[in-house]
Amino acid sequence: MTSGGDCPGLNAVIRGAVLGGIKRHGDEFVGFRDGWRGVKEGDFMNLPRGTVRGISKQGGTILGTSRVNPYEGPLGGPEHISKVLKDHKVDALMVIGGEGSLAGANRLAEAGLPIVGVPKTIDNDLNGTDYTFGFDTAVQIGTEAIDRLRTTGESHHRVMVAEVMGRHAGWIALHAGMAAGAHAILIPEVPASADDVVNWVQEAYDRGRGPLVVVAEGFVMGETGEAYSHLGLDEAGRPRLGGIGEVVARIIQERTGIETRCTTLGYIQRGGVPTAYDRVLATRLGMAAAEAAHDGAWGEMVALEGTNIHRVPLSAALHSLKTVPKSRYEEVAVLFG
Ligand SMILES: Nc1ncnc2c1ncn2[C@@H]1O[C@H](COP(=O)(O)OP(=O)(O)O)[C@@H](O)[C@H]1O
Ligand SMILES: O=P(O)(O)OC[C@H]1O[C@](O)(COP(=O)(O)O)[C@@H](O)[C@@H]1O
Ligand SMILES: [Mg+2]
Repeated sequence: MTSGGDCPGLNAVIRGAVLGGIKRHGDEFVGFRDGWRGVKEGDFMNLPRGTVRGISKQGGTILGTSRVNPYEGPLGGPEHISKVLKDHKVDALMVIGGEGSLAGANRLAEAGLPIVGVPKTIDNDLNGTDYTFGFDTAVQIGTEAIDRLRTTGESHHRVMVAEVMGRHAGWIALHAGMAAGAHAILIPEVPASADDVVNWVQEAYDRGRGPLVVVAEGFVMGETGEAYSHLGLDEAGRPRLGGIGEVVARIIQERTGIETRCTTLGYIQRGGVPTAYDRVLATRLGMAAAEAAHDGAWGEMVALEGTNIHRVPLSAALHSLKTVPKSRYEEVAVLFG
């Protein structure tokens, strides 16, 4: 099953697991639809070899995804889910998800269910693994988009603000911003004041540049406060983020008098074909997860360490998020302005 926000590479994981399991062990696979919803309701599709043909280059997930909670409602909880698995003769459940989905997976595994995990998030903020698939694609798309904003910004002598994803962690902003040569990068982990931003912008403008600011959606202006949200709640009850870029752009224009435009990249970052790097990483994780199931490594997830795939307890990904260390921010901040 795939669960949580989609990201490029999910299909490559599915293909890696199915092909690896069939070729090495003659396994049979089914895919639960729409994350925990399909597991709770016993809604699945058969996954013979032909169903995964050519899908590693496809974005999204052929299984669908959701942010449904495995513990909520009359169909939630280990007893019912265990019954669904037994009724359909499922020997192992592979959960491909982020910190939320894997938290559910961990609780179910602790209750005795045969579950292995595959870490997934576009934000690259999961601990226990060096990188998550989908992140490289998001950075690639972000960089290309920001490069394009750059040429129009320079032509009009405008400030361009690019808002990218990143609820708790600024990895996409940091990497895409660095790659595109941003004059300021604003991330959730490091507070920056309006004065800081205005100074960086003015400095670049005074050198004759079209200043470029990259901001992660979870950035908080000033020392305290909540991430900016005006879109209500998502299906899991979290504030939907997005819009801080416009706020930053307005402040820059008001304070500097320089015409400022904002572009929010949004779901463009999450859709479409995965990069070759993400396809390879995802395929390897899928194959390794099938092996983990054969070894009965319940409650563990496959992970990238250096260039190797190995296994760690699911709990390694759950105690805290992998946020951008201050040193990584300070390293690039030297180039701001
Ligand atoms: N501790 C938990 N136990 C059970 N389910 C959880 C837990 N935390 C989150 N979830 C469920 O997992 C879903 C997916 O998590 P979310 O953070 O939305 O995506 P991701 O798996 O990508 O991190 C949440 O919407 C919620 O329903
Ligand atoms: O609008 P959606 O689909 O709920 O997703 C928005 C969120 O999903 C993310 O892309 C990734 O979140 P998860 O990895 O936890 O699913 C965040 O950057 C963003 O805040
Ligand atoms: Mg999450």
